[in-house]
Amino acid sequence: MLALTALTLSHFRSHKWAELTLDGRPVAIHGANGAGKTNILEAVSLFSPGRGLRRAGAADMARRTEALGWKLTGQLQAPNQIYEIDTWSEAGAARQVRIDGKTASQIALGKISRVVWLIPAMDRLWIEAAEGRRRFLDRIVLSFDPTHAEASLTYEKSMRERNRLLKEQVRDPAWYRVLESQMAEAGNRLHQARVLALEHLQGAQAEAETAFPTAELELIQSEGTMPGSQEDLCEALAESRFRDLAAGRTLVGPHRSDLIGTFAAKGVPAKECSTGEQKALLVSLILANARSLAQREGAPPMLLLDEVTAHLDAERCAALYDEICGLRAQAWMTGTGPELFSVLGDRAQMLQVTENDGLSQVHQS
Ligand SMILES: Nc1ncnc2c1ncn2[C@@H]1O[C@H](COP(=O)(O)OP(=O)(O)OP(=O)(O)O)[C@@H](O)[C@H]1O
Repeated sequence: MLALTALTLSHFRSHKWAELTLDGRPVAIHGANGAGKTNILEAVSLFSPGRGLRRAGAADMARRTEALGWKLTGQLQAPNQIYEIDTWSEAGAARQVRIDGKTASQIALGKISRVVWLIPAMDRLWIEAAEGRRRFLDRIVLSFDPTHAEASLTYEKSMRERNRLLKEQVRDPAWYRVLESQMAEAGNRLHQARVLALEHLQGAQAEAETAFPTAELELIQSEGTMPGSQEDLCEALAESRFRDLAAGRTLVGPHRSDLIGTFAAKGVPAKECSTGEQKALLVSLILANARSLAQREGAPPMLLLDEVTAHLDAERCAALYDEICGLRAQAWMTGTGPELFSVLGDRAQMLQVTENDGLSQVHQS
């Protein structure tokens, strides 16, 4: 099992102080619009590397009226161990992590705690820009391989530097060689990790009996090509220099990849499917991710499913709940009313969130 068994939010968004005791079952959170439900999911998302599910800056997460900083404390039940985790930000500074009382990196956090999410902003994921699909895939990759964050950071840092040279119209190849070889090394690792994650997802989808449609997945570059090795990428970068100088930015590399999804049974591209079908394809991938991790790591990731029932029909909602419970995944789900979760019965832990004068309160039942 991978689950938070205790969670405390202090001065985090609309929650001045909230203390939750959890028993490992899925968590169904209900409350009116603006009550503070997604804020709880965002807090849980920070028990993994990165900026959390809203991709917000640390300063924005502090309770507005006080703005002194925020702190989250969690007890994480992992397959073989229990961890005490603190993460916080003081006066807008970068967020810190402590595991069992010792300062830790976000990558170390990713090695013990895996979190994957689906939020309403992703409902149009198949239709909108490729960046969202890359981010979705990278979050899944991160759950399989926490060191992906490091490759991603190295790649972006070198690319920023290269883009600066391009903008300044620096033409001497000597300035580019080291940066391009760094980009090729990290970029190839990034690409290979994505390819591997897709294989895991496809495998987990093929093996499972599920009410969710299978998504056929393909990773392509914006121009339909993808260098197959570090050397290929290095060469492609060197070859692209002339064009990149004209564009003032790097035009080849994994930062331009795209994830193409197809509704396998119908042979229809995901972007041409109905809204509910598009959502079902995303849920299918999240479940495949959970199944695959459960097999290889002994536990599925924690799943954050914000307003997950939106666009799903009653049959698919029931099937989703059954799969989550079958996997023994700690899924954190939100909805405006308790009736959305009634078919779960006592298979889930119910929380109600209320809001009064900008202050959220959590009630456990
Ligand atoms: N830094 C902050 N300080 C105080 N309040 C904040 C902060 N950031 C966001 N909020 C407020 O938190 C409230 C709850 O937001 P949240 O997104 O959790 O609501 P929700 O319960 O998920 O609502 P909905 O059902 O509409 O999605 C919002 O009114 C928002 O303005």
